[in-house]
Amino acid sequence: MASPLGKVAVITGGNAGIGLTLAERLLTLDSSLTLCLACRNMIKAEAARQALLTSHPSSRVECVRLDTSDVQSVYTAAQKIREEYPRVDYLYLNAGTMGKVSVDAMAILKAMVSPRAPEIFRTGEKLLSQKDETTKDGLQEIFATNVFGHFVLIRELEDVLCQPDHTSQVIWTSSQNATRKAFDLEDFQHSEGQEGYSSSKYATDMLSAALTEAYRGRGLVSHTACPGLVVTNLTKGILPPWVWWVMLPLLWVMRALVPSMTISPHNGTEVLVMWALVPSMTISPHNGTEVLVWLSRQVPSSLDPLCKYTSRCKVWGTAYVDREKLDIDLPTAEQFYQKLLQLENHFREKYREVRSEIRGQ
Ligand SMILES: NC(=O)C1=CN([C@@H]2O[C@H](COP(=O)(O)OP(=O)(O)OC[C@H]3O[C@@H](n4cnc5c(N)ncnc54)[C@H](OP(=O)(O)O)[C@@H]3O)[C@@H](O)[C@H]2O)C=CC1
Ligand SMILES: CC(C)CCC[C@@H](C)[C@H]1CC[C@H]2C3=CC[C@H]4[C@H](C)C(=O)CC[C@]4(C)[C@H]3CC[C@]12C
Repeated sequence: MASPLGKVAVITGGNAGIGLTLAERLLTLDSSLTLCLACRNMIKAEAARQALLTSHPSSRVECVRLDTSDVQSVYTAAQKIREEYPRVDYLYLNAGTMGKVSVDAMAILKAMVSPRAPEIFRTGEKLLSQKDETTKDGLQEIFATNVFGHFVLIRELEDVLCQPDHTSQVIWTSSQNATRKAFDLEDFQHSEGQEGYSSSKYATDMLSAALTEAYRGRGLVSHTACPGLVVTNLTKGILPPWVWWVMLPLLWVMRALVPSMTISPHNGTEVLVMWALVPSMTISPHNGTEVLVWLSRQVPSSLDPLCKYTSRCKVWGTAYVDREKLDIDLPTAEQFYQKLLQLENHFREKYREVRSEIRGQ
């Protein structure tokens, strides 16, 4: 059934950075698209809506309040979305936090002279550590914001996502900072370590694959994507603003050059890979969103749910899409999925009355 609204896209964290640029690009590609910005701060959301309407005056752009770190807020937002839209075609799970980040200056210096420099700067591996907090629901904030709130949102939106004869796409903004080593199934909220962000993004990748399995035949597919390193509020928060301005030319150079230090018999074969040294340094939100826009334009069945799709940049800055196999195993992803279902059930029980009231049941 074609919706009278045209296609509907919901973007969490659509008021800034990658989410806002994505909104702009999706409207440019399809002016009949109905866009819902699901944001925690309604003042920022309304400002983003106005900016989008200025450039796309005939478009339908709406805002819904959603704090992904707060389970009850997710219930309320989901109900608003269900009431407003008969179907959601694209659910972009983009809202994200890194918590309080600190940079390991020594690790950065070591990375600069390491033969693995491109890989380390591509992923940010071990260069950062994060301090997490606990939400009012008693969850680790990074996990709650990046993973669990989004999981609850999908569950609550099942009826508008799973429709007969139609495929809806769930698209996660993951990261190349996702690392298997940072994730522990027994501590999936990462309450012990200092790599909550890496852990949450690895969790995202596993969850994405498990969702596609769990919803097979029900009209919902999930894909995971990395925008590359983009200078947004999230990354600006890592270092003082002036440092970013000083660093920008350096990032461009790092994207473009092959340092002679990597050219040795040992890693000579790497050279071809490294030309455009760190192609994941997409830097601008426009380049970073390349993969997110691209995914919405593919036939879902042509995509591989066990791959992460990434935005990359050529030496001179043209964005393109690449993909890499996910470093996951499906049995573990399935176990993690079951754990999330249990946690979600716990909250359904805990907030049974509130949820029923919100859903008008
Ligand atoms: N920038 C980069 O280099 C990379 C970013 N990513 C991912 O891209 C996504 C977007 O980040 P980016 O655009 O860079 O950063 P921004 O900080 O610019 O945007 C993050 C968005 O998420 C929102 N958000 C944060 N916490 C919550 C919450 N609890 N509930 C609802 N919304 C929330 C923010 O809202 P508010 O404005 O109110 O803070 C903002 O809209 C994130 O998932 C990030 O992990 C992945 C790889 C690289
Ligand atoms: C220019 C250098 C000399 C100094 C830069 C140091 C670091 C602050 C940054 C170098 C690489 C950056 C990152 C890489 C991957 C990103 C990842 C994809 C993501 O999701 C979030 C941000 C990154 C971890 C990002 C953070 C800053 C760097 C570590």
